[in-house]
Amino acid sequence: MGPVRDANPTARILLAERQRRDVHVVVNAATSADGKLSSRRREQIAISGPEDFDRVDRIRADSDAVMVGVGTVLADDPSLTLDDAERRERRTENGWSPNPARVVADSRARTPTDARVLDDEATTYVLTGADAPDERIDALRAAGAEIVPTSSERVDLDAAVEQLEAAGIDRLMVEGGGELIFSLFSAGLVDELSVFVGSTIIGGRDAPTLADGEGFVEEFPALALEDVERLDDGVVLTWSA
Ligand SMILES: NC(=O)c1ccc[n+]([C@@H]2O[C@H](COP(=O)([O-])OP(=O)(O)OC[C@H]3O[C@@H](n4cnc5c(N)ncnc54)[C@H](O)[C@@H]3O)[C@@H](O)[C@H]2O)c1
Ligand SMILES: Nc1nc(=O)c(N)c(NC[C@H](O)[C@H](O)[C@H](O)COP(=O)(O)O)[nH]1
Repeated sequence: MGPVRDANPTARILLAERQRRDVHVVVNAATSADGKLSSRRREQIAISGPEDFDRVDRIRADSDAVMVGVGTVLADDPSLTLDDAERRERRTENGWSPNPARVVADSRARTPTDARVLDDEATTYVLTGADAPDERIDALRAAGAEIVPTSSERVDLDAAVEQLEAAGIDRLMVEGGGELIFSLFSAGLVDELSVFVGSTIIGGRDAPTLADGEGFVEEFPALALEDVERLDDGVVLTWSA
């Protein structure tokens, strides 16, 4: 335990939470210079470039699963699979699935059945909350999703991560968005944060930021800066949590 953690009681609580889990959680995102993930219209903006997308692909390749919130599925319809065929091959040679599994935090099971995360390229876990309608759950199961139910209104992330761990997921990459990232920090589940900060201003008080949710008000998770790297037209900052 480092000196920053010793000095911060919240961080001590977070650390205690995290030690119960062996899953290593890596959060990765790209923000504008003013900390936004996308525009206020929630439309994807080209914040980074090819070098950063390759870095993202590399982290995906090293992960057992890649997670997003349903807000990101609805806004971006991401595939969350590997672009680089050699990385898929290398995973197969190591006895892994060609693509990491995909995980969607989706309290009310709103993921569209034709979403790209439900194609046949990888196993997809949809984490649901207590109020998810049965017919939506049935529809998602029929579309191939593995449902991971939790018993709170929003997905109970701690309980869900425990179930993912039981399914063999040891290294979990999280690609956003801001609501999910805040909740993961709030639950003390984040081990590492990497952010590409690009050379553009998006602005807008309603544009999603790296960590949205309700926000911390008194005690704040402390991070330790581990690395700074120039990439594309920006910089990648890596912290441990
Ligand atoms: N630049 C980037 O790196 C990047 C990455 C991902 C997403 N984005 C952008 O972020 C936006 C989407 O972010 P967002 O914050 O609206 O959505 P999000 O992806 O964080 O999803 C939030 C939703 O997840 C569900 N959820 C279930 N359990 C939850 C929990 N415990 N805590 C929080 N959410 C929970 C809820 O339905 C909630 O509305 C889009 O505009 C997308 O383009 C950008
Ligand atoms: N690294 C990065 N640079 C950006 O400039 C940008 N806008 C994103 N945004 C993340 C995005 O919101 C998606 O969730 C996934 O990057 C899409 O993933 P796919 O390629 O479809 O698998 N990510």
